Amino acid sequence: MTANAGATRTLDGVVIGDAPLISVRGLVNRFGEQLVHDGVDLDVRRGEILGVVGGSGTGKSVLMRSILGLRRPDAGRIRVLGVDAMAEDPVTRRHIDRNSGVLFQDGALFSSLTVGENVQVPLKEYYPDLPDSLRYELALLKIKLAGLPADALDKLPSQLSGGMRKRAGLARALSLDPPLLFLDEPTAGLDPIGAAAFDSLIRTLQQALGLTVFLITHDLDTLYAICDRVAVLADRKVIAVAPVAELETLDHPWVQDYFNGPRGRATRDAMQETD
Ligand SMILES: Nc1ncnc2c1ncn2[C@@H]1O[C@H](COP(=O)(O)OP(=O)(O)OP(=O)(O)O)[C@@H](O)[C@H]1O
Repeated sequence: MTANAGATRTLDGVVIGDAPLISVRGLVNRFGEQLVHDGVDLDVRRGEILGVVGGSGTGKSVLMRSILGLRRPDAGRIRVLGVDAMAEDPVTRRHIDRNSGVLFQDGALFSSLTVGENVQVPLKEYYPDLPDSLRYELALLKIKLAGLPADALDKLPSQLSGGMRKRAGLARALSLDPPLLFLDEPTAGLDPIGAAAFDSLIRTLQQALGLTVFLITHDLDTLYAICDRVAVLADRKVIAVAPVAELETLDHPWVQDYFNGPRGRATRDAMQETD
């Protein structure tokens, strides 16, 4: 790589350079009288898995929706993949949508379509001229990447277990080979073994595909196992962003309860035993 490779790095003709893939400044979100965010600042660096934690209702999902352009914030600036994410013109929207894979909490699969058809939805939208056979092969590849057997392709989401539905949602999120992946509580509802397997799948794919991952979670195991840094939402702001080992020492009541409560201690002890 040349010295100025970062400066000239582009994505679909947009100069990305070495800037964070997501940059949020002064974000404000309110619903009526309820102020959810009051000056949120956050950077997501290229190639990292950034975990986002915070108590229930602190606005993790609203933050993700704002970054994705699904909710217009009341104030602030957001840049995603080199463009102003608050711009509403179709070219900007397409740039972000085309390059962002999203796994929503419930998988958000179309229930009347097979898994294969679900994975093909974004391909049809962005590449309508692709021959059916190629689209089918690409869907099969993504399904295998997500750790599903090939015969899942022809099944309806209702015929899969919760864990397999998550993998199907992940396959769809990866269908366009996005550099940026958003995951909203990916291990929620999975048993501990299924959750650990899903964590390891995310880490493997992130490394193999060079993904940058924005990951909302309540799952302490996930934070310790795969997150490079963790952002804490509290008091309507991001109060800290750091590797999880540094956060444990932060003098904040929610952080102390979360990381140094019984579950936090148990997770840390288990991680140390496996080191
Ligand atoms: N469309 C909406 N209309 C009104 N209030 C909303 C809307 N969306 C979110 N909120 C409120 O914003 C706050 C933050 O919601 P959000 O879903 O982002 O929380 P969260 O941190 O993701 O919570 P959880 O961990 O429980 O999923 C909540 O109080 C929620 O009720």
